[in-house]
Amino acid sequence: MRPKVKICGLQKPVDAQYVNDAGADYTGFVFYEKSKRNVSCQKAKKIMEKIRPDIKKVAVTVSPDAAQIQILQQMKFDIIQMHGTLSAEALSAVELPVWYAINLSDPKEFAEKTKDFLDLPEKLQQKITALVVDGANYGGGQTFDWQKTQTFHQTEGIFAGRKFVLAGGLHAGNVNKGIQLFHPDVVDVSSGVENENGKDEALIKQFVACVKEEAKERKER
Ligand SMILES: O=C(O)c1ccccc1N[C@@H]1O[C@H](COP(=O)(O)O)[C@@H](O)[C@H]1O
Repeated sequence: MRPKVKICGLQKPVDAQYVNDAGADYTGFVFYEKSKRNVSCQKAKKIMEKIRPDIKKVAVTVSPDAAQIQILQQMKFDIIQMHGTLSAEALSAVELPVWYAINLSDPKEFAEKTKDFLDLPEKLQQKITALVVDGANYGGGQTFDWQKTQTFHQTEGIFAGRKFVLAGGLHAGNVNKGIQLFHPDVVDVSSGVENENGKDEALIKQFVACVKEEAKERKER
C-alpha cells in the first residue's frame, strides 16, 4: 500500500483548495507562536471548513499543556501532533489520537529521545497511535541523517501497532528515496511544498503525484 501524504503548515484559505485538489490524506496546522507557520484558532477554523471531510486534520503543537489541548479538541481536529516535552498532564487531557514527534539530527538519538515516552504509564502510552520521526528543527526543512541507519524504526518495539510517519526535509525530489529506505505509513511535508509566499499549489501537486505514481509503478514492476 502506498504511504499516505500529510501536507503541513496551512495558513491561508486557498491552501485548503490546494490540498483538496492534490488529493492529500492528512493536513496539519501549527499552533506554536515561535513558528512562521503559527495560525490562530480562528484562522485555522476558517481554513478547516474548506477542507474535504475525508482529509484528516492534525493540530501540531510543541510541549502543549492541558489548556491548549482542551482548546484544540473543541475545533474538530482528528489528531494532535506533539513535539517537545511529552507531559503526563497533556496526555491525560487528550481524547484524540496523538502523534508523538521526535526531532532528530542523527538516528542514534532515537533511544534517548523516546525515553519520555517509555517512562509514561501504559494507559497514556496507548493514546499515541503514531511516531513522527522528524529532522532536528521544528519545520526546519532538513532531513535527519538518512545514511546512518535505515532500520531503527523496524527494531524498536515502540513502533508496534503504531504508524510510522517520516518527516523532515522531504520534497518531490527525495520523497521516493525516503519511502524506499524507511517504508513509512505516512510522509509528512511542509517546507518542501512552499515558496517565499507560503504553500505552493504546483509543489503540493507534484509531491502528492510523486508518492502516488511511485506506488503505482512499484505495483506494476
Ligand atoms: O512547521 C513548523 O513551523 C513547525 C513548528 C513546530 C512544530 C512542528 C512544525 N513542523 C513540522 O515539521 C515537520 C516537517 O517539516 P519540514 O517538511 O521539514 O518543514 C512536519 O511534521 C511539520 O508538522
